[in-house]
Parts: sequence; structure tokens; C-alpha cells
Amino acid sequence: MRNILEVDNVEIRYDQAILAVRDITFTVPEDGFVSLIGANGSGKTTTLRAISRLLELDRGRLTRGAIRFDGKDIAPQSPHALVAAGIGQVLEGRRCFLPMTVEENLRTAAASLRLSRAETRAALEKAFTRFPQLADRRRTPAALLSGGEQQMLAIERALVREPRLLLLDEPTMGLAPQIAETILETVATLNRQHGVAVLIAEQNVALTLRFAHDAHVLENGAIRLSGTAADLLHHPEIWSTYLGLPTTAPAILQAIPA
Ligand SMILES: Nc1ncnc2c1ncn2[C@@H]1O[C@H](COP(=O)(O)OP(=O)(O)OP(=O)(O)O)[C@@H](O)[C@H]1O
Repeated sequence: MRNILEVDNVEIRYDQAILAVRDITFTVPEDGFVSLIGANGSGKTTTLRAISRLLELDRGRLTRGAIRFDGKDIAPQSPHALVAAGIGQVLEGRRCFLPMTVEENLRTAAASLRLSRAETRAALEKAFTRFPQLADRRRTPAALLSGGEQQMLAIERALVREPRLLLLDEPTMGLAPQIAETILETVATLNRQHGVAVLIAEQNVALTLRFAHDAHVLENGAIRLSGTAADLLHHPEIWSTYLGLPTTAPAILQAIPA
């Protein structure tokens, strides 16, 4: 399968000095679901923001290496052009317009992308089919939604343009386990049934490894471990560092095929 995203030996600095990430190399296949795992400050957000070219807003800069989306270097492209080319991003912190209703939030996203009326109607319908909870609350201001519903709305705002690659920055942060699972299940369905490639940054390692195909563990701005999600689920370092488990295989993981 062709790679929709290639991150090639990337180094990123902030303020021309602070080295945030280095030697980052990985790919996302066109039908891939790839997870970046790591503690606070390990470099997940920096990597995602580099891909959508939002780094400059934080005075960050790619100082080495290259990022290619769909075979093309992203460096000369604007964030807007990358959205038009097929990158959808759900930033950290569930960005939606709080005073606006669910429907208004989706319509605003559609309008900013200059979708036609028919396209907007279709996008709304798809959003409400994927997350029926949002359909029930379509006239509710986003401020009155639960954290999980706000995350669903933030994801749907990114999907309005039908991206080919969806970037998600810690979508399950602070959510109840059942809601976190619903969110990742929906993302996995999008990937499986609609062929949307996914790159997700997550601290919820156990959950993300259940859904991702491949994962990379970031530590202090560098990739420490890479592998299939199944391999990493069986890696003692993952159990001890990220799952808080002893380094002998817990029974629950024995059931998962290697
Ligand atoms: N705007 C910035 N200016 C300077 N340094 C920054 C900036 N943003 C991030 N960093 C530094 O870059 C490194 C990577 O941070 P980053 O936010 O990418 O990690 P993260 O894994 O996404 O963590 P979190 O889960 O907290 O978002 C950290 O050392 C952080 O302090």
C-alpha cells in the first residue's frame, strides 16, 4: 500500500534553539491507522503540528528532514492548501465554537471550506449518522455539550471536507472510558470502511493499541520503540512504562494474539 504520509528524519526546534524532536522517521500508509504514544512533552503535538504546517504559529521550525503528504513536500504549502489537499486535523483541546449550536459549528466548518449547499447537507447527514448523539443535540450550543460530545463535534468539523488523512491530538483526554472507546471505535470505522488514513497522538496507550495498526513510542523528542500495535502490546517496556503493569504478561494480554 502506498504511503500517504512520509515523515523523514525530521528535527524541529522552537525559537531557533529549543530542540523539541529529532530523528523522527515514520510513514502512514493510505489505509493506515498509526499511533504516536508518549508522555507529556515527548513531542507528539510538535510532530502533528509540523505535518499540518501549524508549527510557525508557535515559533517552531523544521530544521532538518522533510515531510511529504501524498508524495509532495509540505514545506512550500500553506496550512489551508494542505486542508484542501486532504489533511484534516483535530487539535488538542476539542476546538469548537462554544456559543454556536452543533449544527452551526458544522455549517461554519463547511462554509470556511466553501462547500456547496448540497455538500454541506451531505456532510451534516454523515456527521449525524456517525455520532447519533450529535443529531439529538443539533440545536444545543457546544458549550452545553459533554466533553465527549464536544470531541465528537471537533472530529466532525475536521471530517466535513472528507480528508484522506486525519490527524488527532489526544482525542480521548479527560473522557470517561466508555466515551473514549466510542470515539476511537468511530475513528477506526472511518479508517476501515471509508479508507481514511489516521495518525493519532495518545497517552491512553492501552486503548490506542487496541485500534491502531502500528505505533511509535516517543521519548524526549525521539522515537524509542516502533512496531505493530500487537507487537507493542506484548512489549514488557510498554507494560511497565505506559500501562503501569508488571513486566510479566498480564492475563488480559495473553488473550491477544502476537
Ligand atoms: N511553543 C513552544 N515553545 C517552546 N518549546 C515548546 C513549545 N511547544 C512545545 N515545546 C517543547 O517541545 C517538546 C515537545 O512538546 P510537545 O508538546 O510536542 O509534546 P507532547 O508529547 O505533545 O506533550 P503534551 O501531551 O503535553 O502535548 C517539549 O520539550 C516542550 O516543552
